[in-house]
Amino acid sequence: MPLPLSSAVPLPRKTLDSSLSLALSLFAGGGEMALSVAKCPSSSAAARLVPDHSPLRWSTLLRPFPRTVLAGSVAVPSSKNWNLGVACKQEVGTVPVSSPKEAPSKNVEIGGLLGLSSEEYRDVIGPNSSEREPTVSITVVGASGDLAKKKIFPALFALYYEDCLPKHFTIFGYARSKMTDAELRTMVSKTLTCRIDKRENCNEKMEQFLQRCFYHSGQYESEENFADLDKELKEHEGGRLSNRLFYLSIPPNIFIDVVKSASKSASSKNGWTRVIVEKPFGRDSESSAALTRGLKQYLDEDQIFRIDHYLGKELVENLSILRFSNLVFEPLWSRQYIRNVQLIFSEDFGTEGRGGYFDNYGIIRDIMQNHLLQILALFAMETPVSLDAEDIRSEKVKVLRSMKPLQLENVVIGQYKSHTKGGVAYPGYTDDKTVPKGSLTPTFAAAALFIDNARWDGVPFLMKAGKALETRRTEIRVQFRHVPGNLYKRSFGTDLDRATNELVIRVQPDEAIYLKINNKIPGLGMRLDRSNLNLLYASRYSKEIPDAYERLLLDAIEGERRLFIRSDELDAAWELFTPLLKELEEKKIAPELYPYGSCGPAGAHYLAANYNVRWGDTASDA
Ligand SMILES: NC(=O)C1=CN([C@@H]2O[C@H](COP(=O)(O)OP(=O)(O)OC[C@H]3O[C@@H](n4cnc5c(N)ncnc54)[C@H](OP(=O)(O)O)[C@@H]3O)[C@@H](O)[C@H]2O)C=CC1
Ligand SMILES: O=C1O[C@H](COP(=O)(O)O)[C@@H](O)[C@H](O)[C@H]1O
Repeated sequence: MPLPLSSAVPLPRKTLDSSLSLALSLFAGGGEMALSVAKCPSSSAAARLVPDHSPLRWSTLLRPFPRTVLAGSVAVPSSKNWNLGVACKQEVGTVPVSSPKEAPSKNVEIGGLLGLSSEEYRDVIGPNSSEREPTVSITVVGASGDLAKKKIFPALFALYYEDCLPKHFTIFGYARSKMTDAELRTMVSKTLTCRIDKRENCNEKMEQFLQRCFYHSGQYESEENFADLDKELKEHEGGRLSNRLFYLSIPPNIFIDVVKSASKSASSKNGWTRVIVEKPFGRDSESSAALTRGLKQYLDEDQIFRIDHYLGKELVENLSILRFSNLVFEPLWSRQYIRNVQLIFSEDFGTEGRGGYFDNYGIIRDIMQNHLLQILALFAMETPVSLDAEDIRSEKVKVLRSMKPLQLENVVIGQYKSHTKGGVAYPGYTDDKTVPKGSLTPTFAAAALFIDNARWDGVPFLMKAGKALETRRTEIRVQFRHVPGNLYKRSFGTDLDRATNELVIRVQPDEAIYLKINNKIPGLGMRLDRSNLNLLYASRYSKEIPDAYERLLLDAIEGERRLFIRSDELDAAWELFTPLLKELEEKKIAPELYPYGSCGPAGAHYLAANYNVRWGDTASDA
């Protein structure tokens, strides 16, 4: 009988191994179990869980979610849905066991580790468990590309550096380009940084990491080439239990080819196989549904990890914590107190180098339909039943399905034009040789969206996203209503907007959460001032914030799906934007031109003004 969570018993380190067997046998009936003892001195995973962790502290993690850490203790979950969880620095082998919710993967042999009987669980964790220590092989498909170099390899290195990768892991780059292992290592080494500076042995760690990186050249549609990769993976896995993660860092038109070849020729025969799919997931409802159908020919939904890296950003992750763990916010989180919500993304550079890709998508598909809409869904969802991935994703889907259709009159589009500033000439969007002359693709868009439910009825959710703007920033701004019968309104003159509270969640750069409040200026008079209650991360926390890709890669390795997009979420997101995108294209709506480095088209201000709103980021005290 499962004991309640509160029955966690502190245990000395030496007893942990036997406790693992005990805990596992208690759970033989269910729950995806991945068990390990963690010592992840500075890992992002542990840091998320154990605020006061120390290098010498041993922790046993419990999840599926939350990643509860009971340092130096073994806790027995109160529900079969709880897992004994994965951790950084696997001192004891991780034993993944299938969950009743997670159907055996198509490519996993029956009788493989996924789907074992309870007797078999015990066999796995028996005295010779170290022989069954699993391996994780991570194949970066498209390893020669921009994203792989810029984000994926550096994130993998950071995880390695932080002792968050399992003991037995191998990284393979796969692409058509011809490269030796040494050449891959040289390429990768150029983009690795010791993110966590002021630490020693970074170069040593880098060298160790690079020795675990290999390269296999092959065609994307070739089952034979993937079979060769499979052989190489097996050599590295050395007969251990094999878990395989494929990261599709390639253009979307070859996703299905790769999934087909990889699933047929290189999927794990006795462990899990998971595939991280990069955006774009189609360009409208039809193409997205076709992509999903294509992927599902070869994979189960729970093997597909659709990445939206904004969900891996620290402050986006913190959104739910801010709201659901602070009594002061949740009661205010509705139309009753909130006047409007703004979701703002701006970049101070253009599409240079990615014009070919971008022109086929535009800013609405590139940023709004995914990153900003995901943030909106997280912001507006009802309290989920639990922190389990499915409970959270189900709440997000409800928000997306409750959204009113997007009207053309509630949308403004723009495109940047060349501009000379300080003697420097900045190119216009269509100056890029990879962009067709006369392209109408928007590089800027602003939209007013509405959620047709009891909580948010009538509250405008204003989105704004643009490239080649004045600043680089992403933020969520919550503007509250006026104080009824405000006693102090005279102190603010006619500009009552100055008297309203605003909560700003600055996702990047300079991560911060601040609340604009009214305050008396100290002194004998009665003068009011607007001031910020400011949680600036750099001042409050000494720890570096991990890159979103680190968090998401770690989650995919751990099988945590909470921050990945489920297919019904994706369908709902496309359902909202597809009619608008079609209308813009069919009517050939011309974008309003704005100078490179400006604050975007004036139309965005008129749009906000239609709802009696001012964009918070343009205020003098932004
Ligand atoms: N770069 C970024 O900042 C971001 C990228 N993404 C997405 O991530 C994925 C990868 O992006 P990125 O690295 O920029 O892409 P790249 O264009 O750099 O492509 C990655 C690799 O795929 C292969 N490739 C490129 N074009 C083709 C083609 N037409 N047919 C077959 N293979 C091709 C190339 O490898 P080889 O020739 O060696 O086989 C290339 O190195 C894409 O889906 C992109 O949309 C998402 C967010 C941000
Ligand atoms: O997905 C994308 O995101 C980047 C911005 O990501 P960030 O983490 O640097 O803010 C954007 O530049 C790119 O166009 C888009 O495809």
